[in-house]
Amino acid sequence: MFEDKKICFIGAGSVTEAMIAGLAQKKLIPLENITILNRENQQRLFQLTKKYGVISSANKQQSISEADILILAVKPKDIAESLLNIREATHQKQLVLSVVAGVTTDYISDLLQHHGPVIRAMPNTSAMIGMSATAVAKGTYAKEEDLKIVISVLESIGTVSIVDEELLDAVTGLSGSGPAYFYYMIEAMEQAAVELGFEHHKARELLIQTLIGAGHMLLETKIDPTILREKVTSPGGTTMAGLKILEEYHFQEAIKSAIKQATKRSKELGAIYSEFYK
Ligand SMILES: NC(=O)C1=CN([C@@H]2O[C@H](COP(=O)(O)OP(=O)(O)OC[C@H]3O[C@@H](n4cnc5c(N)ncnc54)[C@H](O)[C@@H]3O)[C@@H](O)[C@H]2O)C=CC1
Ligand SMILES: O=C(O)[C@@H]1CCC=N1
Repeated sequence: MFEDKKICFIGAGSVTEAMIAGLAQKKLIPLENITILNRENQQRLFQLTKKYGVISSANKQQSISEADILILAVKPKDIAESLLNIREATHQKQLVLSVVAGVTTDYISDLLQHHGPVIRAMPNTSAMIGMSATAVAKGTYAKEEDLKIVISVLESIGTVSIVDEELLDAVTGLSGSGPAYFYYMIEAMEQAAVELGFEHHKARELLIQTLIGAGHMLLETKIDPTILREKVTSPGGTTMAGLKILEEYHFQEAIKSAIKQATKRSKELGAIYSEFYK
């Protein structure tokens, strides 16, 4: 389905690298069919072309107009400028996939000034190893076949869920930013382990497997996390003692507030940066 498709990434940062690494791993599309563009950081382009065998071209406009799929991967603050820079080279036969937090498909269509298919996706950096949790939503002018193409591309970097576009801000706060919450908790668990006398790498080994094991328990048993937690919590035992402290520190309230705040920030970013060119 993709051997003849050309993909052009607008933005060559973290999420672009994660997606390219996932696409390279799954060999879904010849890497020479992938072009990467950014604003001016030639060193970054050289690094990615050398590492993954993708292409960076001096003729940006040609790379953009020849692409079948354009992937917008700039920061929200840069979306207006990047769309205005590429507008002349785009055409409505192209499929535009945006991973830009908070920026709506209607805004993208407005700035590109055409009614070509625009689809939004919110992957996460686990795309780097083909384990992203990605959600997608199609815009007004995207058809089912456009969505199918995008889903096939994104399935090369992990799982894909279809959501309504208004839920994508919550997806960003939940699974887009989600890996960082787990990394943050692992950092604290490692610090506790070292303070308890562990060598750092030993603690890491145990914690990685604990995290993977918990994830697979949820995936494979389909049992609710509450039940799984209760199965760990022996009455009057160690887990109960630990959970009591987490309750005292309002751990669950903190997590819920973090996800809601990240969701709110996604909405804010969309609103702030979509106003510039209204
Ligand atoms: N980092 C992550 O885990 C995820 C990020 N995202 C979204 O992906 C987008 C990019 O995020 P990151 O990769 O983390 O940012 P980043 O800062 O690492 O990369 C952004 C890239 O865009 C380039 N850029 C800026 N203005 C440009 C322009 N006018 N034309 C072409 N390129 C331009 C920059 O040079 C840079 O290479 C953001 O909107 C973010 O919300 C989505 C999911 C996960
Ligand atoms: O932090 C951010 O804004 C981006 C979007 C989701 C993950 N990283």
